[in-house]
Amino acid sequence: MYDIREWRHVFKLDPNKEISDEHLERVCESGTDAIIVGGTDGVTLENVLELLGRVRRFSVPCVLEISNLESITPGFDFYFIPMVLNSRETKWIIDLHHDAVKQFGDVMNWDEIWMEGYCILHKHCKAAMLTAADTELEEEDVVAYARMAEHMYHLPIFYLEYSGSYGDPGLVQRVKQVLMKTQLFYGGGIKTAKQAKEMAKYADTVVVGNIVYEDIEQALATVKAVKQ
Ligand SMILES: CC(C)=CCC/C(C)=C/CC/C(C)=C/CC/C(C)=C/CC/C(C)=C/CC/C(C)=C/CC/C(C)=C/COP(=O)(O)OP(=O)(O)O
Ligand SMILES: O=P(O)(O)OC[C@@H](O)CO
Ligand SMILES: [Mg+2]
Repeated sequence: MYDIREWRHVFKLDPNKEISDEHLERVCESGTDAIIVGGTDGVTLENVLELLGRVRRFSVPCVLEISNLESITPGFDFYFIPMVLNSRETKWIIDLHHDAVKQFGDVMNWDEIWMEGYCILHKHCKAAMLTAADTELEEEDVVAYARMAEHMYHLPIFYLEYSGSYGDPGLVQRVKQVLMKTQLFYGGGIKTAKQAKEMAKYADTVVVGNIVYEDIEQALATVKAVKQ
């Protein structure tokens, strides 16, 4: 399924983490809509290429979520580019992007590239710490970022990121109410089918990450829960 607007469930695999061939096969054949390859730290060209090669044995769409310039490589179906809307440093909103477009502009296929407006809400996650994200936000702050993503920047994706911690379904519901065109991704702390189903009531697309490495059966159960 190559229309990202139809994706309801995706697995995010971290190139810096080990996964056996058996588990990878089960993840790729689970019925999930796509695999996102991405992580905050330890992402190298070598481990990205290794994971890409292994995922490519299956027909599931495969996305590179870019976290640094060194690990960008051809071969993915799509490239997702995060910009952290609630970062206190322009580096994570525009500067790295400027450097990258300066370097890759001539070879960029814009049809494969999707911008993600991140709002990172879990204070202690690696992505929040790296990007100096302001996580002390009121509901209305988050809603304002969502509106900016859609109406000011025309971003295709607004990503509510609670990486490592289960978020507030009420907030996801509230954000969904103000988005008409921009697709709402929710990711963070989903460990059970029940949680996946709950977030899928409000988010357009649910992202399941770390539980793949902790409890493969629970991870796989999230697919059916979201798609039912
Ligand atoms: C040759 C070729 C194929 C060219 C392709 C052209 C192309 C696609 C060029 C890219 C152009 C471009 C504009 C690139 C952007 C460059 C860049 C480095 C932007 C900054 C991205 C950014 C804000 C990164 C910060 C970290 C972040 C938000 C990462 C996202 C992933 C994430 C949140 C993972 C979760 O990690 P976490 O849970 O914290 O970690 P653990 O699970 O390990 O605890
Ligand atoms: O790893 P978890 O906590 O499931 O989060 C998924 C994803 O949103 C991380 O970027
Ligand atoms: Mg992770």
